[in-house]
Amino acid sequence: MKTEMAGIEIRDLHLSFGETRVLTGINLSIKPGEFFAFLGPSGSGKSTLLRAIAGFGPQPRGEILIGGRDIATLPPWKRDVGMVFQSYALWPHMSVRDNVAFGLEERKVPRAEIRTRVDEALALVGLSHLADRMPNQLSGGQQQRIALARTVVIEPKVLLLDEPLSNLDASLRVQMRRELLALQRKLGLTTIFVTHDQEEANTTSDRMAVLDGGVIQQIGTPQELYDRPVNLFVARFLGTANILEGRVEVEAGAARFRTATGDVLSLPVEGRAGPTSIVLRPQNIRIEEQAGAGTLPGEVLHREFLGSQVRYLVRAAGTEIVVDQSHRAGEIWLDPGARVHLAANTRDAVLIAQEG
Ligand SMILES: Nc1ncnc2c1ncn2[C@@H]1O[C@H](COP(=O)(O)OP(=O)(O)OP(=O)(O)O)[C@@H](O)[C@H]1O
Repeated sequence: MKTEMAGIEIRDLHLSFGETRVLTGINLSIKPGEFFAFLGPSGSGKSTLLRAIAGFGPQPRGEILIGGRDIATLPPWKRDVGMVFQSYALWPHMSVRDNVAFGLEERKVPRAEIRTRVDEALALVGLSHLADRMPNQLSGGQQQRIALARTVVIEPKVLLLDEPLSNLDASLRVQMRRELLALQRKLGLTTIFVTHDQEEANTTSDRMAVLDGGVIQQIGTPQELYDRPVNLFVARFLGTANILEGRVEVEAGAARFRTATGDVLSLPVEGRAGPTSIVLRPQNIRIEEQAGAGTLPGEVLHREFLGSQVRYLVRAAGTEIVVDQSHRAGEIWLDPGARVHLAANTRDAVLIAQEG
């Protein structure tokens, strides 16, 4: 199967449904061959943005370039994009083979070539042996693979996936996302994957854009977004974040963070003085039995054994803090009610200046 790698550029895109503004000032550059995710909560606009690239929905303002060509005003079938929907949308009255062949027949591809390309696409998703089945004789995972085969067979320049795994059960979802990534790598097809599931985005994508309220909050690799969120929304959306409110104080070149309750954490780098939030991941906090310099006094509220880790909920600095300790065999756990001291690894903390 041929694939042509094409990048995607979106410039200053705005979109409204009537009076309702849904996407604002979207700027995005996706590299040829990249696996890119749109991640965000329900209603954040990720499907609308994907559909705008495919040519569905209201006409947006702004530019959409695929392989350098502005396609924003072209009808969907002239955009060289293939889209897979959450619902698969297979034709129920057609065999697997006919479903996969449909797009090629519509494009008036010669019969012999259709046969070869359908065989190739079915082999690619490992379902050659089911070519003569009807869709209702297939499992959910198999239907999803057929939906993929049907899309890649038309040799699009860009593959658009709208929550393609959300109808599958949890273990199949994990298996299918690996298959999806392997297929994408094999074809080298520029791919956008819409999901509200951060684990799905983290495990598949090279980079992602986090959306909220129709605005891109941050773009980066999963690790960049987790380690260096630019705002509290991204910090909370990716993984568990403990957020303490307070102020950065700088004195004689040394910076420290004073929480709203008056507790003090020393900071390794010079922060900008002023009202600030500090983001601490659960693994960046240690539980100590003794008070030390810059520890926060607290009380264990709750404990969960997660296998490789023990997760504690500790009341400290006027809030509830999640702390993950790696578990070693035979270790003695702390019970709810235990008095403890929290030592924060502020080297890995993120400071987010409060606006206003
Ligand atoms: N046809 C429509 N008419 C009016 N408003 C719409 C229409 N379709 C979507 N919206 C609104 O646009 C916003 C973004 O919707 P969109 O479906 O893109 O969000 P999403 O992030 O993909 O969410 P989900 O994960 O729930 O699909 C929502 O507020 C939604 O109510």
